[in-house]
Parts: sequence; structure tokens; C-alpha cells
Amino acid sequence: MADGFASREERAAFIAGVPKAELHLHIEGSLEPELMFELAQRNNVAIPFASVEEVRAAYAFSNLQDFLDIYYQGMGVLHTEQDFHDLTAAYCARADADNVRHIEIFFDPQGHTSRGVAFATVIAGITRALDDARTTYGMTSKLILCFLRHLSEADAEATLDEALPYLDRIAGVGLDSSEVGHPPSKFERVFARARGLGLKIVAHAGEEGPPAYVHEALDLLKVDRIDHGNRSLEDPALVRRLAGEGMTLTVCPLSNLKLCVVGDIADHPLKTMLDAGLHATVNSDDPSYFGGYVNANYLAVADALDLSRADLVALARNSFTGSFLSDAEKARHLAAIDAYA
Ligand code: HPA
Ligand SMILES: [Zn+2]
Repeated sequence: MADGFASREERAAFIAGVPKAELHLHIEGSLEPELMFELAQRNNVAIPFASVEEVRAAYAFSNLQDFLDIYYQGMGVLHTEQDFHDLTAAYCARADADNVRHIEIFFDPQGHTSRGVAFATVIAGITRALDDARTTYGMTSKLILCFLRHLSEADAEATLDEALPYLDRIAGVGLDSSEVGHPPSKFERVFARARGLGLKIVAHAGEEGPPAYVHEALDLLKVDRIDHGNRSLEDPALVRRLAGEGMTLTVCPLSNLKLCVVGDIADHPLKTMLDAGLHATVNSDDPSYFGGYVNANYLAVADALDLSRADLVALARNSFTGSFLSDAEKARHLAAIDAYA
């Protein structure tokens, strides 16, 4: 095995032990089938599944849109402040179990306000659980509001208006949902306004969309990070630019496998990205739908690509250097990782 691991178990133990940050996690995508059933019952919402097993069996996707259709249906069970709290608290417990010490999580307010759930309800439930996680686990967090790119820029503008009273709890804005046909350029003005408000900027780009969308995210949205970014590898000049700018990519191996962005985990480009000097990180995206939280994602690529101890340390370091923590907080986490290097 690469670089001094005597066995898979030893590599798994290393992954489990090293402190990590998660930078690409849709909180609605952490809704486990068991909680979906509990909330459906609590809120008297009908769901088209008879059992948890039936729900899991429905999680077979050929592409991003297949998944999104089920994802938006699943979040329909979320109604009250307590629901959003319970969802977020369950995720924080799973992250803590993986020794994830800092989280930067997405939420999709338009997926809720469009169903009549108030923005205030969503943010109150999520932030109460994040505050609890800080107390209980010492876990720090940032919240990122994602605009749904299949909707209009005017809808995104209205959502940013709704967020204005809560900017003390929102670190940044992002762009998610159906990528192809909805390029970053569609949202240039609303992202300019968000930047003017002092918000950090991220965008999903190059998951299914072409390298040109990654260029647009950089040039037009002026992103601080790229979410996914896989298809950047098709454009050598773009790879050189991303590496040169030290741009963080939030890569999601099990998501890529489940959404057929890669045909086989052994073909995942993570090692190629690291070797090209890209600042890649490993994240779970929508763990309940894609079959694993952070450590499962690290382990899947570590096994398939025979990642070395140095690779794994680089990934853990990248997760903090690419975060929106202060330099002092980053330094504290990096010092903790040094014990593993
Ligand atoms: O992986 C994703 N891609 C785009 N939109 C999303 N919304 C939740 N997960 C995703
Ligand atoms: Zn995502």
C-alpha cells in the first residue's frame, strides 16, 4: 500500500483520526430516510414510499436531474423550525463522529419558501442546531445560501432580499441545482450585489457543465471556491489558472459516482487533481442520497486510488485552508493536522 499504511484498516483509522472540515454539504441532502418518515408523520405529509428500504431503493440515479427530482420531493417533509433543527442536528452528530471539526453548509431557501415555509423558520432551525453543535462538540460552522439556478435571477434577487435581516448568520452565497443550460452568467448581477454585501461567493461549476462554466464562475461571479469543478480537467489552461490562483475545489467522490459524473470510483480524477497542483478537498455533498458521509468519501477514493498518507494530509489541510475561517483559526487546525503528517 502507498506510503506506509500496513492495511486498509490502518488507512481507515488514519482518515477517521485526522481533523477535517467539510466545505460542500447540502443540509437538505443529509435527510436520512428514517427522519424523512418521522417528519412525514409529524407533519401529516404524504410520501410515495411504504418503507425506508423502498426509499433507499429509489436512490438510483443516471444524472444530476434524476437526483434533484427526488431531492426536492424529499425536502417536502420539512415544515417547522424544529424539523430544520432536527435535520441539522443529525448531520452535526454524523460529522462529529467523523472528526469533522468545521462545517460550511449549504441550504436551499427557495426549495422551502416556494412551499410556503418562511425563510425565518428555515434559518432559525438550522442556526439553533449549529449553535448547539458548537457547544456540544466544539464544532464551528458557516452557513451558505444557495440560489437555485433553474429559477430566474429575479427569484434569486428576491431571495437575497429575504436574507438581508439574517446576514449576521450567513457567510456566503452559492449556486446549485440543474447546471447545464443555467450558466453562471445568468446570475452575474445578483452575485455582484452579494459581493457588495461582503458575502463570500461559491458556485457549483463543471459537475455536468463544461469548462466554460468554470471560467464564468471565476470571471463573472468572482468565486472564492469552485464546487465540484471536475470538468476543469478538460481544459489545461484552466487547470493551470486554478492551480496558480490556489483556488479550492470542493470535490465529492461518492456524489460523482452516484450521479454518473464518473463511471467507476477507480476513474475518479481526485489524484490527478492533486498531482496537477489543484487545491482539492473531499466532501459528501448529499450524504443520505449518495451513500456516505465525509470519512466514507475519503475512504472510497483512498482505496480506489491508493492515496498516500501525504495525499490524505494534503486533503485535510486543503479543507481548512479553503475554508472561510480566520487565518488564526486555520493555523490552529493546521497545527493539529501536523501531528498526523
Ligand atoms: O450535487 C449537486 N449539484 C447541484 N445541485 C445540487 N443540489 C444538491 N446537491 C447538488
Ligand atoms: Zn453540491
